[in-house]
Order: sequence, then C-alpha cells, then structure tokens
Amino acid sequence: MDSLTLVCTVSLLAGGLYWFVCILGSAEQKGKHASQLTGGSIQRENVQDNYNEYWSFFRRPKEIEKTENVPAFVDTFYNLVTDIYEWGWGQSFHFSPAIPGKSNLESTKIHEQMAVDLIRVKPGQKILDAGCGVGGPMRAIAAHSGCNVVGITINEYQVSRAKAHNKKAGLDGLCDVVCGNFLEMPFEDNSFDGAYSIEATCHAPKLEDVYGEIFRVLKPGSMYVSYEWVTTELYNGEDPEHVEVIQGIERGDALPGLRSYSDIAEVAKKVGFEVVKEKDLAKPPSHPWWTRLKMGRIAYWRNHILVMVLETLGVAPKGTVDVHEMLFKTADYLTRGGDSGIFSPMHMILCKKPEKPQES
Ligand SMILES: C=C(CC[C@@H](C)[C@H]1CC[C@H]2C3=CC[C@H]4[C@H](C)[C@@H](O)CC[C@]4(C)[C@H]3CC[C@]12C)C(C)C
Ligand SMILES: C[S@@+](CC[C@H](N)C(=O)[O-])C[C@H]1O[C@@H](n2cnc3c(N)ncnc32)[C@H](O)[C@@H]1O
Repeated sequence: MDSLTLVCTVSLLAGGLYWFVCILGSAEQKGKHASQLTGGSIQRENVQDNYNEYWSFFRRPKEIEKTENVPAFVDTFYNLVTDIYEWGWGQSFHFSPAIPGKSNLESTKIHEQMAVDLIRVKPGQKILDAGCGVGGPMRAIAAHSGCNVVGITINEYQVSRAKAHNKKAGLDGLCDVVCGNFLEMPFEDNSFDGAYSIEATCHAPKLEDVYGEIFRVLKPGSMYVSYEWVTTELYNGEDPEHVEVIQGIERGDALPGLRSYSDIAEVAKKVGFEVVKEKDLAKPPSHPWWTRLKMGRIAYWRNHILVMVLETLGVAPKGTVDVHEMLFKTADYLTRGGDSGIFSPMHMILCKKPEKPQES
C-alpha cells in the first residue's frame, strides 16, 4: 500500500468513526425535537421524514410564502444539515473572503471579529447574535471582545450543540443560547448594547420583521451589523442561467426568497435605523469566498461514498445520502453564484439605533 492510499484509507476510517459518534451522540436530542414538531414517536427514520417534509414545502410554494410557516421549514432544514455542516465545514456556518497565507479557520475568525469591532462594544456589555447556529461566531466574538453574547436560534438541536461547545471551550460564562424565533424574540425592549447577525437573516420571510425586532431590543445609541445574502447588481432576472443559480441557492439553503442588495438599507431605515455603512465584502480586493467550496470537491466525493456506505450499513439514518446529495448540488450553485458575481453572502450593513426616538 503506498502512502497516499494509506492516508486516504485512514482519513476515510477516521471520518467514518467521527460520523458514527456524531450521529449516535446527537440522534436522541434531534429525535426529541422532531417528535415535538410532528407529534410522533422518536424514530431513526427522522432524517428521511424531515427530508421529505423539507421538499414538500417546495411542492407547495404558497406554503413558503406564508410567513408563519417559514420558521418550521427552516427548523426542519437545520435538523437535516447541522451534523453534516459541522462535520464538513466546522462550527461557523458561514463564508468568509479567502485571505492569502491564512487557513480557512483563521479567515473565518477574522471575518467574525470584524463584525464585533464594527459595533464598538466594550468588555462586559451584552450583545445579541441573531441566528447563532452552533455558536462558532459567538465563541470567537466573546473571546475577542470580552462581551456577554446571547445567541438565538430556531433549532433546538443547535442549542444543545452550541451549549456543549461553549462549555467545552470554557466560554459558557460569556455565552448563552436561547431557542426561539428571531421574528418575535423573547427579550425585553432596549436590553442589548449591540447586535450582529451572520448569514442568518436571509431565512426571514420579511427582512423588516427581523430588523424591527433587533431594533426593538437594542438600547438607543447602540449598533447592529449584518452580513446579508443578496443578489448583486449583476443579477438579471431575465437570464435563465441566473434564475437557475439563484433558485438552486434558495432551495438548497432554506431561503424563502433571496433579496436584492438594493433592498437592505431601505428596510433598515424603514424600521428606524440610521445606516452608518454598507459594503459588499465579497468585492475585490477581497479574495473569493467560494474557492473553499471549489477546493472541497474531492472531499465531497469521499464524503458521499462514506455516507452511502454508512447508510447502507444502517449506521447513518436513512435519508442521509439524499441530504448530502442536496448539499453537493447546492455547493455547485453557490460556486456559480460566486464565480458569476450575481450573488454575495456577505453584503455588510452597519446600523445605529438613534439616541432619541425619531419624530414621524
Ligand atoms: C449561511 C448558510 C450556510 C452556508 C454554508 C455554511 C453551507 C452552504 C453549503 C454547505 C455545504 C455544501 C457542500 C457540503 C459537502 C457536500 C459535504 O461533504 C460537507 C459539507 C458541505 C461542504 C456543506 C458545508 C456547509 C455549507 C458550505 C445558509 C444555509 C443560509
Ligand atoms: C446559516 S446559519 C448561520 C449561523 C451562525 N450565524 C454562523 O454563522 O455560524 C443560520 C442560522 O439562523 C437561524 N435562524 C433562521 N431563521 C431563524 C428564526 N426565524 N429564528 C431564529 N433563528 C433563525 C438558524 O437556526 C441558524 O442557526
């Protein structure tokens, strides 16, 4: 056996073992949540059921148009993908511009730290992470700023993962996580010194609903920054290729409909924010955020074979292959969106809640 084959075999086995531990360790918690949603019993078939439920939303497009159905649709999506995201990407569920000479992990951290630097908060202050995932950004931001971070996610399973990671990192004193809907947050008015959201508000059916809630919970004079998923000025709704790419991104990422970059500041102003700065962080001189996706292709194939073997053996639940295939296709749409410049996952907007209420 040559050394390349040996390395491949060992990494395949190590990956498989990790997957095994990951699925076994998390299935109970995820099963509980899925059963709460469906009212059914805890079963190993949840992945297949959730996958079918996820796609059924697209067979009934009117259902996603109904604002009240979107959080359940997003929740179902994250029950499906959270383990695979962590396994194949890490604890931060977002993109960042590539930085020459820096690893993916370092570039990710720099992108996260920039968010908290922008909102000018001080150690000990309380800030909100709207749509926190399993808390990769929250931990980097708490460690960097010394702030107390409260994260909110719609997905119960992510809450348990985030709490476990916070404890393991020794950051549970600074980081807290709440399960809830960022369209109606369980927080007091004027109770946060700052807020950020990283690639999360794109899941909101109406941006004004989530921006309005963030505005409500912020103290007057404090700041909010968001990295938004948008179509850029290069997007042409008459071009079938563009439409295919954007629809592919929406379907593979549980989005009720991507917004144009030109809508973001308008919505922020509408809910009462002053817009301090707006910039697409994907534009040159930034290096492409999508090279990481392109470079991962060999790993995706390896993962695909692994997932197929594990599902056949009954180690991974039925439906895991379907979910992995969906992500595989999504990676291609995202890459095409990045390459063509019609899509950006990092349109940054920095806002301030005015010191005094604005007169109407
Ligand atoms: C902000 C959102 C998520 C952004 C990214 C974190 C994820 C988007 C697509 C995901 C992936 C695609 C391909 C997967 C691959 C086939 C698998 O083998 C390993 C995991 C992937 C690389 C996976 C990782 C996370 C993404 C890059 C959205 C949802 C708003
Ligand atoms: C792509 S992930 C990004 C997570 C995190 N910001 C990060 O970068 O790692 C999007 C997050 O938004 C959350 N989310 C989406 N819709 C939500 C809603 N209505 N209420 C609360 N959280 C929501 C998801 O549960 C998920 O945690």
